[in-house]
Amino acid sequence: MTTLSEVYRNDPMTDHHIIPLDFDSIDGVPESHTWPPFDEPLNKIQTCDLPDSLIPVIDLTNSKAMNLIGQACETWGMFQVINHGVPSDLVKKIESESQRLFALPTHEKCRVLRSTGGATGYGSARISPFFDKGMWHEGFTIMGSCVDDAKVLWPHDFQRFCDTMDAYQNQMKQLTQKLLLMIFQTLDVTQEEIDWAISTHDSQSALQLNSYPSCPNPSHALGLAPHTDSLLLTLLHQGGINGLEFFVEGLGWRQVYVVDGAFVVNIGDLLHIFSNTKFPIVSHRAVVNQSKHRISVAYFHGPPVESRVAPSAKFQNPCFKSLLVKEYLSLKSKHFYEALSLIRS
Ligand SMILES: C=C1C[C@]23C[C@H]1CC[C@H]2[C@@]12CCC[C@@](C)(C(=O)O1)[C@H]2[C@@H]3C(=O)O
Ligand SMILES: O=C(O)CCC(=O)C(=O)O
Ligand SMILES: [Fe+2]
Repeated sequence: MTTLSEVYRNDPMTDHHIIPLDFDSIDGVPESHTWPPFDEPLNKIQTCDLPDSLIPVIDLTNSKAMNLIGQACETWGMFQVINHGVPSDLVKKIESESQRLFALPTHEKCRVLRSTGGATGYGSARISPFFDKGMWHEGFTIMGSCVDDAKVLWPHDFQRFCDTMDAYQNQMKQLTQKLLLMIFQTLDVTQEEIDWAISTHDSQSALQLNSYPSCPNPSHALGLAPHTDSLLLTLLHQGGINGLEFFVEGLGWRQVYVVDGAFVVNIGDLLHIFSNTKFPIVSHRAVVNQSKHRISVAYFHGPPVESRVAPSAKFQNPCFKSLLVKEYLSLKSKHFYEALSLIRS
């Protein structure tokens, strides 16, 4: 079985795109990380007409949850879920373990720096090479077990970190399966296609801990530059502090407001392809904050990397060519935003 890490090994990055800013010693935003000023999100100017948050918040215990999810996927490609069954003490634990990791001094975090051909460990986001400016961000990527890195960071006390990451990934996997099943039922696709997306043994996932330290000049810095997530579905815990924004044609950048205990769910490229564009792809970014250090946790789920991705057989006029999942991920690593248009048929 080929793994996600093996796929990313074929598209190495250079060191300067991997090493984050040294947030321990910095006291201003350097030129290399100064972005042109951002437009105020429209929702801060507009006082009427538009609801506070466009993204629906869906209660999973609601009997209409499936339909609401289907609608949200078609309209926004994004929604929030509450009453999802993930224990809140586990969410608290992942917050505190992530804080413990990012609170380590820079030189200690750099002991687990992602290697140039690597996919896991400490470092800047993979999308860094596609932007002229650096991001006000440091990340830690986990694929499966994180025990090797945790042993380097905390030789005598690594278990607590690993147990939390494992338990959280398990919960995310279960919730993703539940959500994908509902989404696929609204699409009315075959059992074989459902198995492709949800099958447990070869499916691939990653956990990304994101840290956005408080920033002296937030209007000229960006936490995470605009991107779409590559796999099928992403579940994000915002960590109680606003920062996630998504782009709406004609409206500009809008905030995804923090809803206590909710996960933000968004469609990734592979589900956009499978839905034959019925589910729009959501470009999103993370902005930073002058007073608070924000930590978010994203879980990405995808099908086996050796399987093929294509629009569901139910669509008469597929708008994408069929290709291997690993081929798509490699196109994305090389061409980023253009990857989807390169496979248009
Ligand atoms: C399984 C994944 C999903 C990855 C790549 C790989 C590991 C890390 C993920 C992220 C996390 C941060 C944003 C993103 C855009 C990035 O730069 O790295 C994500 C990317 C993707 O969705 O493409
Ligand atoms: O931190 C956030 O709000 C966004 C994170 C994100 O988009 C990602 O990890 O892919
Ligand atoms: Fe993302």
